[in-house]
Amino acid sequence: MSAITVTGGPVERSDEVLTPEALDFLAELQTRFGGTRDELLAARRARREEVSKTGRLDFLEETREVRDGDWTVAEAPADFRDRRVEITGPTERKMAINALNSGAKVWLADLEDANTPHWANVVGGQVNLRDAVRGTIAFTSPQGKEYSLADPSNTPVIVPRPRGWHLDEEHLQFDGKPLVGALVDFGLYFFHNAKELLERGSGPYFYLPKMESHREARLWNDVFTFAQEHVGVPHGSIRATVLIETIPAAFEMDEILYELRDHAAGLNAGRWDYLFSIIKYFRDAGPDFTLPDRNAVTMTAPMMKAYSELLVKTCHRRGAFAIGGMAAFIPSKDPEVNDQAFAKVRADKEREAGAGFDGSWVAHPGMVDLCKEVFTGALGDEPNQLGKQRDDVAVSADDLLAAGRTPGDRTEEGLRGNITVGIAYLQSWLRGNGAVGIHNLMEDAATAEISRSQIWQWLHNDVTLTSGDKVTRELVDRLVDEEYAALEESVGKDAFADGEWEAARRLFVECALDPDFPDFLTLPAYAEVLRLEKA
Ligand SMILES: CC(=O)SCCNC(=O)CCNC(=O)[C@H](O)C(C)(C)COP(=O)(O)OP(=O)(O)OC[C@H]1O[C@@H](n2cnc3c(N)ncnc32)[C@H](O)[C@@H]1OP(=O)(O)O
Ligand SMILES: O=CC(=O)O
Ligand SMILES: [Mg+2]
Repeated sequence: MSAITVTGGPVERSDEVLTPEALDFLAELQTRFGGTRDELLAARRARREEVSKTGRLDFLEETREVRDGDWTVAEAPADFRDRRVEITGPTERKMAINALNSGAKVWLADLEDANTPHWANVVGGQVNLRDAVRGTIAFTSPQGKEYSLADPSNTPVIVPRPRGWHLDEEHLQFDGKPLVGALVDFGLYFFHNAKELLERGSGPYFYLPKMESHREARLWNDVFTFAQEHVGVPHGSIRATVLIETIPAAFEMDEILYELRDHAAGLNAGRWDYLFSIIKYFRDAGPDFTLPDRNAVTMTAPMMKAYSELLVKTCHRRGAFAIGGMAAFIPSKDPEVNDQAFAKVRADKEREAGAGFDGSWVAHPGMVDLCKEVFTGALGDEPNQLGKQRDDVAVSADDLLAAGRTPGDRTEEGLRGNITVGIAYLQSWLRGNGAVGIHNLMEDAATAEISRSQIWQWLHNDVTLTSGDKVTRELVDRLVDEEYAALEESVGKDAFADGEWEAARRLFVECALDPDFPDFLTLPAYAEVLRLEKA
């Protein structure tokens, strides 16, 4: 019997992943690393407090030697050198098969931004990943459509993304406390698949989200070192691509790669959480950081250009891959909207390929060929652009913090969009679906965070909209009423009554307006999921 208590309900085939040995491994991870995780979360809060007083972030003096030093990360394994197109998506069974059949080089199997950590998703995702690794995954839809792998010997490299450090897994209790969600997602996948993957000529590869410092990267590195030894696979088998998607992490790209150098595969420009992080970090720093409408902030804004080019420069200097981010446009049945979506994604991928990225993300199988074509044009006969050094790039702290130079307006339309998207996304999240198409854009936890934090920022920084209206609590409350009524109208009364709309609205208003800014939307939303489970 394991020392871990499983409090989650029954999930089909859970016995295959929640084995006593796997649970013992999770208990080991929690015992060794849970305390450091708690300390690092406290350090995040302290640093943000400090920044709110100084309004400033800078490159660290104490790690100058690492930035100036001459070192590289471990060479990429043979199956992981060509990453020109990576499809992202939840680990839901049908979507997993579609991703594996998509023709992409990599599947980012998402247990994070695109996933609600419902117990059924946490365990079901691991079951699906286990089958995906073994090439046996198959599915019959309720409509009777059969899904299986078109060519099990030629599928994308699988790269799961565990939860960020901030979320706990309440359904697994140890010593009277929940386990760290990230350790559960990592631990179960690693325990069941590391050896199998290595025998198949691949390896246990991961994306690591939402880190705020190189000390957090050091914790992951310690976890990896222990896990490899415990399970009996060579040191360095794990390869991690770190999302640079928080503003403090942008100042520690070298340091993060250095901490993980035996295990590092690259960095990814996670633009949506990055924007959220800039708003969150500088939410009370006044007009210099008050951004225009969410949809007006593109990758050509000075601060975004600086961040993405610094990422390419840093990666290639260290022999690590630079992977582009997500253009949120998805295919549409309306031909005109569809053409615009493809044109925008093409422009985004062309910018990335031209900047030297080695590949990029797409949100939908329909976009795989486009991304592949654009990057193939830039790569030529090479599998990547590691040889392309960006010595021409010189990025200062001021460049990274140039939020005030972002062109665009603050409009009522933008405010209404934030409200609609935020409420609609949260109601979907509460029901277990963490990725949705809304108004022809992919919405996930990161994009919803921007919506709610932007309202908070506008409200607390006395923003006046182009309409002449000042953003006040009264204005936001009125627009929430109107947008909520419009959502009910478009969804239909009966379907609306069956959803979690009231809870979504309550949560959204709390996260967007409460003076006490919740660090992550998903923290109160997860508490709501637990409450709904018990209801
Ligand atoms: C900020 C970030 O972190 S970005 C990364 C995290 N976000 C994501 O991964 C989002 C990924 N994308 C998605 O989840 C989806 O594309 C959505 C929810 C946006 C839209 O999905 P849908 O509404 O189902 O789109 P659509 O109806 O066009 O799908 C057509 C088919 O493609 C499949 N599909 C769509 N997107 C994906 C995907 N990313 N992976 C696998 N299959 C997919 C659908 O399942 C559907 O399959 P079917 O024909 O067998 O039923
Ligand atoms: O995870 C990616 C992002 O853009 O956020
Ligand atoms: Mg993200």
